[in-house]
Amino acid sequence: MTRLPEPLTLTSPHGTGSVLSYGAHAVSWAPEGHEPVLWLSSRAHNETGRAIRGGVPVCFPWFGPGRTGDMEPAHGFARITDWQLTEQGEDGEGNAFAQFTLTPADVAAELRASFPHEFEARLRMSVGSRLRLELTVTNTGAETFEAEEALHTYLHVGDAQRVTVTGLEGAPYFDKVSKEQRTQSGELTITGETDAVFAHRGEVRVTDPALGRELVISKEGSDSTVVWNPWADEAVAMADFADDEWQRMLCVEAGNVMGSPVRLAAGESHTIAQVIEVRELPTGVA
Ligand SMILES: O=P(O)(O)OC[C@H]1O[C@@H](O)[C@H](O)[C@@H](O)[C@@H]1O
Repeated sequence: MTRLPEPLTLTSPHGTGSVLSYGAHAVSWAPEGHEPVLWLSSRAHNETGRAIRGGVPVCFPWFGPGRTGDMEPAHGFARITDWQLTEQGEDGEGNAFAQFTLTPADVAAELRASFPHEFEARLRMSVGSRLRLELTVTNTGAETFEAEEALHTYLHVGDAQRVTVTGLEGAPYFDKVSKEQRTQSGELTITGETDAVFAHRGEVRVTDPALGRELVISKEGSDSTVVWNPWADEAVAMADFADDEWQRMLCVEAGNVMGSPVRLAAGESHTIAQVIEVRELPTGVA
């Protein structure tokens, strides 16, 4: 294992972020004048071969243990593989961006064996007053394949027990904690270990009175929204989480996972994107 290098900094007049070629992993982002929007564990691993706890891991070509339930490494090999930096610059609208590419040639042979398909994955991170993350997967082989994918965004919140998540009302979801299929009734609050995969296409808002702001999370090309907070016991059990840090994070992930993988015929591409904006809450809401 080797220590990870410093991330690449993306600076625009409206916001600043950073990203590692390892995993094409967005590590930080904050719009000008705001607190960090992405959460990074104080105990995050910082070496090759291990996943980084925080920022935005890219899960691909499977999610969690995959649809067979026994795939390793968890969440696929993309987040523990070095991607190629293929483009970097300013987009003409005041945003700084970086683009990374992953092909099977970049992936260790023992990890590739579980996904023996030809593909190209491209991750573009664009930083300004908004954060845009875009993952495009192309089938560069001759046979159709299915893959799961997710932008596993860790949001920094002031107090997870006081946030409300709106936009998921009425959505069917698989509760990974109770292993039951349910339907979301009303807004979502975090009152215990939360690990839910929603069949959901729209926008989600995370209202965070402790930080006096709302995070507006929109997405494209995504049929699944995953919400995760490990709560106290699970966080204590994880070496890369400080015991009380679960109170200041919430994952809201844009994906195509479980029953909704991406299916690509030879030559086809698919793009999934997640966009985050920060809005101040009117004073008095906290
Ligand atoms: O510890 P990992 O592999 O980064 O995964 C963290 C969590 O990621 C979430 O997306 C999953 O739904 C959870 O089940 C999982 O625990």
